[in-house]
Amino acid sequence: MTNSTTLPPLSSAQTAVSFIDWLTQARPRAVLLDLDGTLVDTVADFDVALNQMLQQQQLPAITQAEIRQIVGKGSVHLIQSILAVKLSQAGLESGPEAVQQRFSAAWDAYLQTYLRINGQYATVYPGVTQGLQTLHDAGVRLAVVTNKPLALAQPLLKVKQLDALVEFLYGGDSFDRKKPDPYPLLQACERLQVPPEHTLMIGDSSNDAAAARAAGCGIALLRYGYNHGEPIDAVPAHGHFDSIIPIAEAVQSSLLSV
Ligand SMILES: O=C(O)COP(=O)(O)O
Ligand SMILES: [Mg+2]
Repeated sequence: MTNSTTLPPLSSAQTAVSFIDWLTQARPRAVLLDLDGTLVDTVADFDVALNQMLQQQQLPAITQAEIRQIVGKGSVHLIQSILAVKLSQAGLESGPEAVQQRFSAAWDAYLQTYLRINGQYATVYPGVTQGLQTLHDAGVRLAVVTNKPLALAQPLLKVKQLDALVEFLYGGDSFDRKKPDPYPLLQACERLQVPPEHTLMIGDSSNDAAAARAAGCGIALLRYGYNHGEPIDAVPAHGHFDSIIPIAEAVQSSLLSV
C-alpha cells in the first residue's frame, strides 16, 4: 500500500470521481466537521486576540496572512509559535526557555480577549448553514471535531447559530490527543454509533486529512480554508471542494440511491 505522504497530488477531476466512488460504497451516516477554516473564518477574531496579547508583551504585531499559516494545531502551539517568531523579530532571545517564560502571561491575555470578542469579527463561510441543513435533513449525524479549545469553540458555534444542527463538539483539549491523531475522530464515531468507514470528515487542512485517513473515515477538503499556508490540492483526499453545498448534496444523493 502506498504511504499517504508519497501519494501524488490528485487533480480536481480525479478527486471528484474518487469522492463519488467512496460515497457509493460508504453511504455515510455521519459527518465530522472541522471548525476554523471550514465552518467559520476566524482569522479576524484571532487577529484581535493575538495582537492584544502581543501589545501587552511589547512585541511586534502579527498580520492576518501570518495567522493563516499558524492556525490549526491548537492554541498552545499557536501562542508558542507566535511568541518565538515575534521575539526573534524583536531581536530578543527566542528559544524554548524564553517562550516558556512568557507563555503563562501571554496565554492569559490571549484567552481573556478572545473570550470577550469571540465570534464578533469571525464570519460563517458561504454555503455552510445550507450545507449542514441539507445533511441534517438527510438524517446524517453531525459533530464538530476541532483543535480549538472547548471554551472558545462552544460559544463560537452558539453565537454563529450552528449549534442546533450539530449533536456535540470535541475540542483540542477534550482528550490527551488531538488531530492529526485519529483519536478524537474515533471517539466521535463511537459516540455517534456510526463506524468510521461510514463517516466523512470535512476539513481544511492536512491535519484533518491525516486524522481521517488514520481513523478510516472518508475525507473531503475545502479550498477556502488555511491548511497552514500550503496549497490544499496537494493534500490527498477523496475530494477537494470550494463549498460544503456540493459535498452535502452528493452525500444526500448517495443515501437516496438504492
Ligand atoms: O488550531 C485551532 O485552534 C483551530 O483548529 P481547527 O482547524 O481544528 O478548528
Ligand atoms: Mg481547520
